Amino acid sequence: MSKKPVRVAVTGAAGQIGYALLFRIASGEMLGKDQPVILQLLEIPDEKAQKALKGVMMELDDCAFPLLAGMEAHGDAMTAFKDTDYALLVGARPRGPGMERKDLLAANAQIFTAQGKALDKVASRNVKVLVVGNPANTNAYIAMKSAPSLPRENFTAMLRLDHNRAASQIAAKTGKPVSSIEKLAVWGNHSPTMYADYRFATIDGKSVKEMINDDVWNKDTFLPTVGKRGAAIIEARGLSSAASAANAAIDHMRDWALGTNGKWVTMGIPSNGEYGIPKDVMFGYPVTTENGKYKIVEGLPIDAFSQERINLTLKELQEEQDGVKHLL
Ligand SMILES: NC(=O)C1=CN([C@@H]2O[C@H](COP(=O)(O)OP(=O)(O)OC[C@H]3O[C@@H](n4cnc5c(N)ncnc54)[C@H](O)[C@@H]3O)[C@@H](O)[C@H]2O)C=CC1
Ligand SMILES: O=C([O-])CC(=O)C(=O)O
Repeated sequence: MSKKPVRVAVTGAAGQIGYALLFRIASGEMLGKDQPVILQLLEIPDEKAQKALKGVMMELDDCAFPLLAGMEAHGDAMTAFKDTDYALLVGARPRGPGMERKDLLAANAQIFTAQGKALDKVASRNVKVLVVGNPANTNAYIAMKSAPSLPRENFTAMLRLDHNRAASQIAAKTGKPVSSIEKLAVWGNHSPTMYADYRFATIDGKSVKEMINDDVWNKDTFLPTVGKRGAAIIEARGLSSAASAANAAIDHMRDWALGTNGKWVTMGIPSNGEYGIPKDVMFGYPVTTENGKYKIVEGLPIDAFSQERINLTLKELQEEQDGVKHLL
């Protein structure tokens, strides 16, 4: 018997990430090739944006996706999020050259207050929320705090692009396939302070740290390359990453919904105090997922270098949080 369709809300649906994301959701890459979806698409209530959204929907129609069970265009979060089971909050201003993601806080923060409130009122009580719009961790924190009647753990931020970038750099360095890398973690903020940590990573059961055996490469090449990859893409493309961001969003939601079979992935999630991170800070952690729930990988030893990096990214997140206090 075919499955009942689920509702997937996507904001910023006519933007560049939206364009790389919607077709993959509709083709079943996010929730499975047997899961029909109804897309509830939100754009700003502006003639040009709504017209562009209509164009994207025409193209979705033209794909004749068997799993696309319905599609709606919205200009208001209160209707776009009605009964939604999944919400991908992408719509926000992207950064340009020379900006840090936290420079977007003032421009984007109120979007997430309003959208958090709307989710609180009208979304499914089990809604799974992924915040992509930058600064992603703090925007997810704002949305969570603006939705007091929804469980905190329903709100997540996207660190998966950092995780995938780290995996790809390690694959290149070791000459091994990216799919063979296990137990990679990215701690903290989606910003250059994030700490991509391969101390526990393995390839075919062997320690990646021992295979690489180069702390200078870790500190001076690997971490800056992963941390500044977003800026490098902006510099090269003139626009911020879109297809790789959409791909990471698909990976994040798919793994959350369908499980990782014990494999570690990175998600930005509200802390419950794990690894000394204060409660509610939206922090990148290594997790495994099962039955639609994530679980932090606990008990990992944190050495002095790692603690220093974790403290740095935590400090930045707390400063961002302080900067939006007045909105909450
Ligand atoms: N977390 C991550 O790893 C990544 C995050 N991003 C962030 O994702 C966001 C979107 O990036 P792009 O798609 O490239 O930008 P874009 O400018 O191409 O598209 C954004 C779209 O959002 C719409 N929008 C703005 N405010 C909205 C609102 N309140 N409700 C609904 N829609 C709204 C705009 O009209 C526009 O169509 C940016 O903040 C960017 O920095 C980008 C790459 C990676
Ligand atoms: O760097 C940006 O502004 C876009 C982004 O978040 C990324 O590519 O990681």
